[in-house]
Amino acid sequence: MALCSVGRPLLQNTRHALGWFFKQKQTFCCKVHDSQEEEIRKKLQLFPGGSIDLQKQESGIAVMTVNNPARMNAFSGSMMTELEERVCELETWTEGKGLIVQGAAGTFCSGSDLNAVRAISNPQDGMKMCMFMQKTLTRLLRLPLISVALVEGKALGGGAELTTACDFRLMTSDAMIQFVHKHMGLVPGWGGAARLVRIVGSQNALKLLAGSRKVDPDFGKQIGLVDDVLTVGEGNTLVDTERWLSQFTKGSAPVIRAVKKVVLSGRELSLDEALTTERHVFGTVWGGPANLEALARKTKHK
Ligand SMILES: CC[C@@H](C(=O)O)C(=O)SCCNC(=O)CCNC(=O)[C@H](O)C(C)(C)COP(=O)(O)OP(=O)(O)OC[C@H]1O[C@@H](n2cnc3c(N)ncnc32)[C@H](O)[C@@H]1OP(=O)(O)O
Repeated sequence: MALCSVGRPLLQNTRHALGWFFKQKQTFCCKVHDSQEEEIRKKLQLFPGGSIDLQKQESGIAVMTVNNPARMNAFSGSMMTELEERVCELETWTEGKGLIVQGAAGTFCSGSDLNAVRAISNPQDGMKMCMFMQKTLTRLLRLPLISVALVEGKALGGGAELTTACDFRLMTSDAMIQFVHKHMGLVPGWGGAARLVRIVGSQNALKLLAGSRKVDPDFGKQIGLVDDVLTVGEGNTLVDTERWLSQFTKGSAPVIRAVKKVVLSGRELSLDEALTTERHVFGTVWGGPANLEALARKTKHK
């Protein structure tokens, strides 16, 4: 029996939505052994220095630190491959609820290590580095964790792009975000332009990219790039950030992770496909421990 005209799109949407949903799970196999990606990993590892540190806490909040303070936390080649390894770890961390991305020594990240950039400046290698970082940052944003970039000091170039690969951005009162790419004769290459337009809109994205405008906390909040400002000197910024993030991560990990998945699909899929994914995710929490416990409590929400 031919599918009625409504049935066929629905079936296609369902197939595509579930394909998208299970692809999220498939990336949990971490490194796909694609020979081209192996080649770029080997090339990037020729440029050592610094590290990407990860601390997964009992609370379900992980802290990832871009750690290369001698170079204002610029990404060396080996830090790019380490970032992929940490994202892989987080993709399989089933107890996880939230992620804070920060820089070491009171500053965020000053983009690619310019020494490495000079060494891989031919178009082919540049494109491979760009694809590697685009894919890694897309997977970072798609983690089933609620993520926040804690921006202290400076986030420049690829460092500014890294902030857009988190769900939220907090800045300390003296911090600055700047997409300096135009000064380098470049445009963002790590996916930062595509994400920036979705965060602040195309006109503000043009101001930040074509104008290389310095974003201070007030302007950042005004355009929606920055979600809150932490006052410098009034306590520990990481503790303050964990407290800020806890407003979204209090409660059952499966439910928090399900919330991120349905919001992600709403952001990335067509309405019909997102509705299909939402139904599927709903089915994973309906009648689950948190749902049954809440029903047993029969509490009235304030
Ligand atoms: C897709 C985008 C991506 C790409 O195209 O691959 C990029 O991100 S390109 C890089 C974009 N980033 C920049 O252009 C920032 C360059 N750095 C600066 O503008 C300044 O260093 C700073 C971040 C504003 C800090 O200035 P300041 O406080 O005056 O400190 P110094 O400049 O003295 O820096 C201290 C130390 O750190 C080294 N450094 C800083 N940034 C980088 C970097 N991106 N790559 C390599 N090294 C970096 C700087 O050279 C100093 O080292 P020493 O000279 O050895 O002391």
